[in-house]
Amino acid sequence: MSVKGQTPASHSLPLTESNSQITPTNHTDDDWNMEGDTLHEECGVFGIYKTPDAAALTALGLHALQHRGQEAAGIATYDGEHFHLERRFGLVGDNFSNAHTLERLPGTASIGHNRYSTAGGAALRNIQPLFAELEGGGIAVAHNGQFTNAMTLRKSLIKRGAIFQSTSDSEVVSQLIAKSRESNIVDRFIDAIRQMEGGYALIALTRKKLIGARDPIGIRPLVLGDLNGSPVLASETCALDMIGAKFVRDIKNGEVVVCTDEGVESYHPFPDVPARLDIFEYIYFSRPDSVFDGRSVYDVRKALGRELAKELPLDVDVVVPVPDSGVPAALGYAQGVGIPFELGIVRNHYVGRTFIEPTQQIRALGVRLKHSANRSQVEGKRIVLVDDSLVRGTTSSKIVQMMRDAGATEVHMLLASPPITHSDYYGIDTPDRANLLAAQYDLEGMRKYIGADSLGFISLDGVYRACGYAKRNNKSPQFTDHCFTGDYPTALVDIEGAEDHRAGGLLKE
Ligand SMILES: O=P(O)(O)OC[C@H]1O[C@H](OP(=O)(O)OP(=O)(O)O)[C@H](O)[C@@H]1O
Ligand SMILES: NC(=O)CC[C@H](N)C(=O)O
Ligand SMILES: [Mg+2]
Repeated sequence: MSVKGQTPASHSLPLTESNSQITPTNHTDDDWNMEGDTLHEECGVFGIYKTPDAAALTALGLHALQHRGQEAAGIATYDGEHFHLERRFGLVGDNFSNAHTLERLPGTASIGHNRYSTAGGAALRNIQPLFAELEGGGIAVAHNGQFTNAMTLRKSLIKRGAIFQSTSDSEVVSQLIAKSRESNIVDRFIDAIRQMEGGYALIALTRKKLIGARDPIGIRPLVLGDLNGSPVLASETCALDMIGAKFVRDIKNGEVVVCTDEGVESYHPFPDVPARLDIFEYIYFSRPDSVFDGRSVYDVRKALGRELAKELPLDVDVVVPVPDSGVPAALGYAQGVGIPFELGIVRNHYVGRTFIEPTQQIRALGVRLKHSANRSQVEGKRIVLVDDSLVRGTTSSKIVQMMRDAGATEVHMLLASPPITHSDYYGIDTPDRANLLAAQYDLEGMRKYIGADSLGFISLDGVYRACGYAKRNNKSPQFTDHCFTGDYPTALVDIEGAEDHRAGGLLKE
């Protein structure tokens, strides 16, 4: 068994990182991010089993999941004899839309990945899918999420002679599968994920199987679809819609599904505990047309706006959304308070994510490159800006000033999520706690920082109400909401030794 079609660039991997540990990706050091270090995407995964044009369908699925990670993308296929692997920096459309690349990915089974690195850096060798040759044949693995004990396991595997090809936390899975003493690939896979802590949606491709798995409490999402009898796995339902596949069901928390020529089998290797999807999938990350657990992301976002309207109705002239992700909440708010909704900010969609080595002068332009005031809608008016979340306060402070410069007489700011006081360790790239505005200031301090006339956040129970619950069940929360509460649902093994996160202390990162 061999892997064909490694990208030419992969022969010159930058072998500059430490091989002994996985460091959290520091995007502000590697590349300057124009939008500031806000919340960032968190990877998308896609897989399809036994269909013509598997790679092209995977490219389309990844294109639909592009919002989950724009740093890099990759596709692995199996053609009955060989695995093929193409991995590239950049967008799916720029790299996987041409016939030449797709011809290098023959086969009827395929998996793919959109990456926004959270661990191990933005190096070429960390782009997924990751491929490994095992005793029983090759395996390609794609991972959305982050393992909170990857560094600990990696160190012990290296001590025992394992040779890692990447510095990604995700590689630990294939290393553990390789080391497992179980006899078949499914048992080996299950043996491996039983040793992992953290959040994950995993998709793996072997010679005869497409395997999907969700972490024990379902922090990261994964759905099952069907395209003319071929099973499809994807991070979000929007990827199924993209290729015309039927939605079958959400993969359950802690479930492993195995797609073979015989059909789809389901395994439940973990204790049966209630699911806790990351509430941020609804608030910000997922595409509004996606649906999880029967709830449309768009509907939840609008409901968040309506809850906000009940909790904090303001007497203003216009409700202005902060595009893109703040739009549905602003619409819900406007409908809730009965005040006109106007697009007082226009977003430029052609702004690249990052600039390489920008000058300080360009850096200072910041958000203005992305957002512009629509003066005719704000001049002489009392406005309320509605956004989904406030992280560092970069976006809010610039937009508040932009609205004043455009002639708004009052500028209020409302957020459709509670203050973010804690970092994420499950696949979302959040700034260090020291850079989270709400971890540094109280409400009045934050208001002053962003320069608004007033500032308000939806309550935590308001978020749960928007999702159809009476309130948060504090004994068994319906979602993981650790960014707002510090209630991390798994052990944070790699950062033990830092202050206890459950006490809400400042973590050393
Ligand atoms: O407080 P900050 O650090 O500025 O971060 C908060 C902003 O970041 C996100 O938007 P982003 O611009 O990343 O993406 P979007 O265009 O999808 O809303 C979020 O929707 C807020 O607008
Ligand atoms: N954002 C993610 O889900 C990233 C997956 C994995 N931790 C990586 O850094 O590649
Ligand atoms: Mg935004």
